[in-house]
Amino acid sequence: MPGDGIGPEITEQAVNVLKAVVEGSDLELSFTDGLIGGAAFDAEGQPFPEITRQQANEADAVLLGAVGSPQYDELDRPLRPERGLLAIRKELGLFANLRPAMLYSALADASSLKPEVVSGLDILIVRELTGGVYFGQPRGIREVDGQREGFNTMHYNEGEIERIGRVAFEAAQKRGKRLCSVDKANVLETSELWREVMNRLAAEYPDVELSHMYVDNAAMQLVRAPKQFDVIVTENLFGDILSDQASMLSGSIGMLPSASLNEKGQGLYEPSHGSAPDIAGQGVANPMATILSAAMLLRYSFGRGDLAERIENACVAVLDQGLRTPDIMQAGMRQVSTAEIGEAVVNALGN
Ligand SMILES: NC(=O)c1ccc[n+]([C@@H]2O[C@H](COP(=O)([O-])OP(=O)(O)OC[C@H]3O[C@@H](n4cnc5c(N)ncnc54)[C@H](O)[C@@H]3O)[C@@H](O)[C@H]2O)c1
Ligand SMILES: CC(C)[C@H](C(=O)O)[C@@H](O)C(=O)O
Ligand SMILES: [Mg+2]
Repeated sequence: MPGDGIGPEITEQAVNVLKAVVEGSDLELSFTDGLIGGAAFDAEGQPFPEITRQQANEADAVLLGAVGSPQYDELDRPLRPERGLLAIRKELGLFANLRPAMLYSALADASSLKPEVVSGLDILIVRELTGGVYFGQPRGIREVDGQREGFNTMHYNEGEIERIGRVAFEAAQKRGKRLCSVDKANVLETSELWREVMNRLAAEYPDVELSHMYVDNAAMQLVRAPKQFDVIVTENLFGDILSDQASMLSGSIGMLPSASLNEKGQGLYEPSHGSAPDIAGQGVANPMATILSAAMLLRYSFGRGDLAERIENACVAVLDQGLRTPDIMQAGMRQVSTAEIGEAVVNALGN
């Protein structure tokens, strides 16, 4: 589902890479194109039409570009592209959003932070994706005392917290065994419960060291000393903000992939960034985040870590060759287009 803005440009490259890595392997994938976001609104009058809902439910995995464009910003909220994205996440029950922020050594100087602060960075943000203030009812704009007032509601029940907590503890077990739960327990009841449930779960994962941090401090620590983190688990809105912040540690938001998983093993894979209307159609968008999302698709939806690694290694090789889109351009490197990065990754797969 390419979506809007740079979506079609970057998904085209990721699909080419997927097809190339699958070709010659024992995995067979069949592809279907789907409409979502503004593209779906234009064609069907809805950002998440019924046909797309069916396609999503039938698929093992969805690869998505991005949604949104200023031309849709004046539509009624239920018709906006972003609602299409929220709807597919909710429809498939994709509660676990994994956003790994890695700094590839070739990009050590591309980060806006000093190389010694970020070199070797490898953190995983586990963001709760189907709850919190994004979905809470009641919500709306109403009139109170002669003024309009906007209101949203944040809820989390124990079950929602526990299932995302388990995903995070299990991820930490497979990595550096350190989990930092980020909340605002000094102010919010949802966070108070969140912290309580995380502490309760910790007893079941004695090999994982659990810590807690307030979200404002976490935002500061991510910039001050990001390597102190291994896995971060947090609620929907905090995770949205912290993952964009973490993306800059890896050089560019164009480098940060994501996987959104449900309890049945279905997944949606998309870059963490948006549709970048400011650069859409120019062939300059960085497709790496989407290509790396395709690698996550092979790992999580098809159990093919071997093929995922081939894509990841090919991305590293392309960076080592000095090829760069403008967002990660540095002196002495060669600036190339979105499509040239995609082609270079295909060539580096070593089929
Ligand atoms: N998952 C999604 O589909 C998603 C995520 C975030 C924002 N959005 C939507 O995207 C639209 C634009 O939002 P925004 O501008 O706040 O965020 P954005 O992530 O689209 O862009 C922010 C900045 O990062 C740059 N950028 C993003 N991806 C890039 C890439 N691959 N290569 C190079 N540069 C890249 C953009 O050019 C822009 O300057 C809005 O409609 C928003 O709702 C969608
Ligand atoms: C477009 C928007 C609904 C979305 C979110 O807030 O989840 C985006 O920012 C993201 O990070 O995937
Ligand atoms: Mg976001």
